[in-house]
Amino acid sequence: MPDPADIELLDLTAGYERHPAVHHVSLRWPRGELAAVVGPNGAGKSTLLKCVAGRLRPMHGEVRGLCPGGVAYLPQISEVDRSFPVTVAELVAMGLWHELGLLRRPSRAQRERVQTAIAAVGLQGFESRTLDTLSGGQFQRALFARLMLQDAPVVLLDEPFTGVDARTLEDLVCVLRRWHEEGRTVVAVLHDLELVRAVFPTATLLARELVAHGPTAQVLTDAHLLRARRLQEAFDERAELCDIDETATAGEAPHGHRH
Ligand SMILES: Nc1ncnc2c1ncn2[C@@H]1O[C@H](COP(=O)(O)OP(=O)(O)OP(=O)(O)O)[C@@H](O)[C@H]1O
Repeated sequence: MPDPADIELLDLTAGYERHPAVHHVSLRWPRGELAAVVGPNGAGKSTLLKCVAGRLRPMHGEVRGLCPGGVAYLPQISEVDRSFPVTVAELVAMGLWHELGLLRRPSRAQRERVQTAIAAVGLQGFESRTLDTLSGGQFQRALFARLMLQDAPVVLLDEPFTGVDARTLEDLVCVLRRWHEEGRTVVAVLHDLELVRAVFPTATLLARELVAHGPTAQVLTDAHLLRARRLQEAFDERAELCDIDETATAGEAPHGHRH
């Protein structure tokens, strides 16, 4: 695995068609960071993560510090097609595509790595099961095993613990901590603030714009969470791409979406 670089977002605005979902976000995740992204529903968390993952082109601004193939990305579970007719072992082996390409078959050593990853997420015995026969938690474990094999310096996770029970949560948090110990940069979108406080040293609070970013205890304050809720409620869903005059608004308190 190559060393990760710091990830920098510079005045990033992203959205769909001409509608910004998240705007003018500037922040830095130092390499090796274990960071959570939190905020109300519709705050733009997934949109921001998709931009960092290179799945969505920014409308404005840029993401720095990522190299092609250097990111392992787990989308929200609802976006993953489970009817795909493959077994657990085949799904996990897809994490090797950057080593194998589309046509080469895995070597014995690579098959052993697949087996090790399956064991690490507690899915021994499930290798030959097809995805449509797995429970939600088992499927999420399999997706984590696939991410392990990608061996990427940056791991981006969108709500990775949705619908998993306490035992699975514990196991998957262990995987995440291991990635952190190995020096990877891990950024996860999460809703469970208690979990964020317990596991993530750094947090980013979004509500269509950046509300706070830094050490988790300083970000997840009542005042910041209230401000995030108010900003989210004030946001105009139908707004077109904005054109903030930074000098005119410098020093102003944020007040929703400006046009
Ligand atoms: N593919 C899309 N096309 C059009 N609009 C979209 C698309 N995906 C998201 N949006 C809109 O962008 C905004 C931000 O959505 P996003 O999914 O980034 O929020 P989120 O913070 O991840 O929300 P949640 O916590 O509910 O998952 C929402 O208003 C949403 O309706």
